[in-house]
Amino acid sequence: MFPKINFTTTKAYQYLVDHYIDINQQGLRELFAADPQRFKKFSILFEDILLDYSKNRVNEETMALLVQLAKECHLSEAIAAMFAGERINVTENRPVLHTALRNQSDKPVFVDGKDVMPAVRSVLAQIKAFTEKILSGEWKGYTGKVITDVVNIGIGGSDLGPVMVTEALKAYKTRLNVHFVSNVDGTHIAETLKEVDPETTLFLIASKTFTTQETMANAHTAKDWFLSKGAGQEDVAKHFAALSTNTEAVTAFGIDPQNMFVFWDWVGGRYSLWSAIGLSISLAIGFDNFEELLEGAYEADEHFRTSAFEENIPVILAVLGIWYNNFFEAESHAILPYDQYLHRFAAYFQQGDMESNGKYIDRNGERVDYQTGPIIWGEPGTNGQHAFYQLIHQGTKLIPCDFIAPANSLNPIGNHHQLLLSNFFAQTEALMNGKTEEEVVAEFQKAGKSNAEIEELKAYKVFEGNRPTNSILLKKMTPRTLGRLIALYEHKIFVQGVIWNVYSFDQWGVELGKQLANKILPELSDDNLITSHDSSTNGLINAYKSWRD
Ligand SMILES: O=P(O)(O)OC[C@H]1O[C@H](O)[C@H](O)[C@@H](O)[C@@H]1O
Repeated sequence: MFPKINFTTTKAYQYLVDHYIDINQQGLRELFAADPQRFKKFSILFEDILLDYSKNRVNEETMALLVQLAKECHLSEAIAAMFAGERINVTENRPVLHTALRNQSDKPVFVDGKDVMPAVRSVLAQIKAFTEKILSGEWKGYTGKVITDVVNIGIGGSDLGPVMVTEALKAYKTRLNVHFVSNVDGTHIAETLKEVDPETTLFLIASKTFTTQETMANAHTAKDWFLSKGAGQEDVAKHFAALSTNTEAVTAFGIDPQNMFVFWDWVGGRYSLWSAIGLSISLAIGFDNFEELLEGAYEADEHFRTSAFEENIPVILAVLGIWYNNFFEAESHAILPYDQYLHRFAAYFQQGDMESNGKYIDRNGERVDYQTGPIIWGEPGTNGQHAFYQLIHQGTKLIPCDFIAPANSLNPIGNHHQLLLSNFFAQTEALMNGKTEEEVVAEFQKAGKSNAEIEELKAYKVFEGNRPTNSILLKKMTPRTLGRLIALYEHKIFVQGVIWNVYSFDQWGVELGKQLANKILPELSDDNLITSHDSSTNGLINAYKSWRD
């Protein structure tokens, strides 16, 4: 196991504390003016993905110190430990091997001395065969009709990944209509069931544990609905499949073990789209495209595992995040894809990042005395520009942003893509350069404004600039490129977790709410007055009881 280091005690951190004072006085405009090589120095090309991080508040010394910080935190050993299947998820006593799910090499991956690759390949073969049967129409529903619709029932990691990927790759859609139901709010399943026909619908019950309350409630509702439409118990096998690690619970639910696609406890929920949880993806875009997604991710794994830190996209993204989070005291990080297909990308990495690194206990079991994971948020450009960019440009908070865009559109209509990309380029330029008072005054004068008007308004029109951004330019949104992009972000989270010295692969913080909900549930079954909680919770429950129909 790699050593547990408090990164604030490293030499690099101490240097960075002083260096920050220096950098904090420098503007990006000046840094660019002083060095025409900045783009060349601070950009990395990996296959068809270009990361330009030159619009960050760094110079060569900053980057060298940040890389040193990663080294002092034993990042190389941590990477080796993860890929080798060591039990780095200590609080759950599990290895972390989503990389094995996309391993394209012939190298074995051992867990407890046993190579997991044959099992990984066998589930992939099962996914392939099943996808082909459904798509070809060989698989028939209980009245002999071909399947037209797939409903994936899952939540969290069993929903967000497949939703994000199927949306991102909608251009590669098969003939199947894939729906996703996650929320326990009955509205979600009710509205979805209105759109589908029991004779032609396949339900995928996606749950690693097969105990998640929301998913089980929705799965039972779907089965009851199916049976209420004239189908019999024996027909369930033609319309329900399970994606899970829990064979017992799947069988107890009444799903044919033949229709079960397994994965393993060394696949974290939020890292599971590459596993059997990806069945909905395979059905939505075809198995070949799913395979390309895996291949792209494998290429990113190799980039991460073998590149020097200076040339390593996940490492660079991670240390820049730490620079803002721990030195500039930035609280959040925005992900802004200029690609409508990526409209769930930020939502996906909200779970990926915040569930992984939103932790205040370190690997020694001590409370940290520094900031850990940031708040992740974002919406696609250009929509965000007309909503919240005001605050990014002129607010009092520093918000580092990732701008992501494809160079080629999959829907080249008129000049839409150039309109889109002109905004993509303009925004990072504007955030970096800002607009000085002299520029504002000159603009006003050119427009013939009076001195009095200029005096009154100029302060509002000034942009401080100096706001950091990464730009990630992709050649085109293909399954392979998306696989690369997702895996790069996954590894960024890993690197940050290593430096913050937290366990990135558990999620104990989601349990308390679940426990309390289970305690409250029976209290809602009658109209008795509730007095067992604090006055707020009692008051809310009693108000609900008095209002309900
Ligand atoms: O796949 P499941 O076992 O149903 O879990 C679904 C989700 O619920 C949990 O509460 C966790 O916070 C998530 O990490 C997980 O992805």
